[in-house]
Amino acid sequence: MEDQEENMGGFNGVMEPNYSRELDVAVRAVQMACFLCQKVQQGLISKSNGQVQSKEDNSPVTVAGTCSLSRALATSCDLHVVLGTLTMSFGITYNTKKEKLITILISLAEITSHKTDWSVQATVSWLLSESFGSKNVSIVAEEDVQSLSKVKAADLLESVVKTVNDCLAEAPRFGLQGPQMALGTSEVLAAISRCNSNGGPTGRFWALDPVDGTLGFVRGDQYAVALALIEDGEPVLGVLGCPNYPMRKEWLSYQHRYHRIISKLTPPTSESWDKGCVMYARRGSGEAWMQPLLQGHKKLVWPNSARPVQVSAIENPALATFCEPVEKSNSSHSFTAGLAHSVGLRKQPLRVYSMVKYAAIARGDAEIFMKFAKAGYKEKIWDHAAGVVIIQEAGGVVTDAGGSPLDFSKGLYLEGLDRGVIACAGAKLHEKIIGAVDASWNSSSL
Ligand SMILES: Nc1ncnc2c1ncn2[C@@H]1O[C@H](COP(=O)(O)OS(=O)(=O)O)[C@@H](OP(=O)(O)O)[C@H]1O
Ligand SMILES: [Mg+2]
Repeated sequence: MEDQEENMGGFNGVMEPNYSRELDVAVRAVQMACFLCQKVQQGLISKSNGQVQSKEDNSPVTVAGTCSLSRALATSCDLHVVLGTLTMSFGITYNTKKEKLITILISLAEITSHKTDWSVQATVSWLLSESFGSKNVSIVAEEDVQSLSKVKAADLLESVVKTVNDCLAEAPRFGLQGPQMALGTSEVLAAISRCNSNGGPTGRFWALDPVDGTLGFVRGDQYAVALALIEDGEPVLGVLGCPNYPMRKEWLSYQHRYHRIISKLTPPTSESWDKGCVMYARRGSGEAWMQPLLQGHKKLVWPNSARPVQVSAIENPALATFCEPVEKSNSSHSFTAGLAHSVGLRKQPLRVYSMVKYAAIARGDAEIFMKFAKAGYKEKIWDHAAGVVIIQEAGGVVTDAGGSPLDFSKGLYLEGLDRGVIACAGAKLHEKIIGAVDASWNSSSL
């Protein structure tokens, strides 16, 4: 631990001074974003959230209703519980058509996650602008301000402004300066609208995924806050906040309901650092780090007990674990099952929401990550940039399925990506997977 204190998590003193301030601010901002997400998620899951919002239109969708429904979704997959919540919150009866219920469920989950997306985006954008000057900050991010302005729900915008202000009020605890007065609606919208960069091959911009793994977030499962600094088309800093990342790796592979039951029986304490971390790395440093999320009312003292992370040394496919998206609509499970069989992977795939998969490889909790989206889907840069730097600096390899590096210089998308994304702990496993993709691609339906 002494070494860490001396080199400040690997980026001060003996290390190159490049990007040290950017990294420091980015890690603190992601810590704050995780704090914000946790607050919202606690609101979704807690028994008594008192957020009652007035309705200005006739829409039955209120933030309070959204919360109680998401709570029901998060705590129970039992349709009767969900239906009961719908009945109480929205006056929807058991006779309501299944299709209509599904549409309502989807739109409620979307509203909840969008609220968090916008709140995180505003918070991170505001913090970066305060630290580096708004003229120097250019951000590529998932949500655009038009969609928030378009939403005909003033209470949602009001709720975003409140969430942002509640979070920014805690900035001094995270070692950052908060606003002197609470931000108004226009300032929050301005912060969100600063995230309008289109990326590209030159200059410097940040890539932010405010809540990656939307479904994981609304279900109380894995999700991530991802922030990367990209310079001249190359990610140079990666920061990944993983609020629900369990320090006991076996819990990653358990179903989320099991995890929740166990954590209720033995609640994780702040001291034991059982859950939640921020991982970070600077390109070319050869080091990747992980620090716990700030807990309770503590103050963040850098490097906040950071410890280095490294990829696994496992090279034998029979002992390796591969991870992939939970949803087969996001990546073909049948294709990866074929690859796994042909290279001799024996373990069950670890299906985890979000960029937590990148974190799992960097931390040595899994050896391979594969994603093969349907033809025509274009991978977005914010879904990968932070994870790529962290895995590479932790000793791993990330390429497309043709073995080429991911290209972050072409705008919002990983243009030219060959078939899919493959991240591995080491070169030997990587070669095997690439070879297997080549051998089976033509006979696949992808
Ligand atoms: N059709 C399709 N195919 C492939 N990828 C898609 C697709 N649609 C969306 N996305 C993007 O995938 C992000 C979620 O990826 P995950 O690996 O977390 O998938 S999963 O939720 O575990 O299934 C997800 O990120 P978030 O939107 O932040 O959750 C999307 O950017
Ligand atoms: Mg995403």
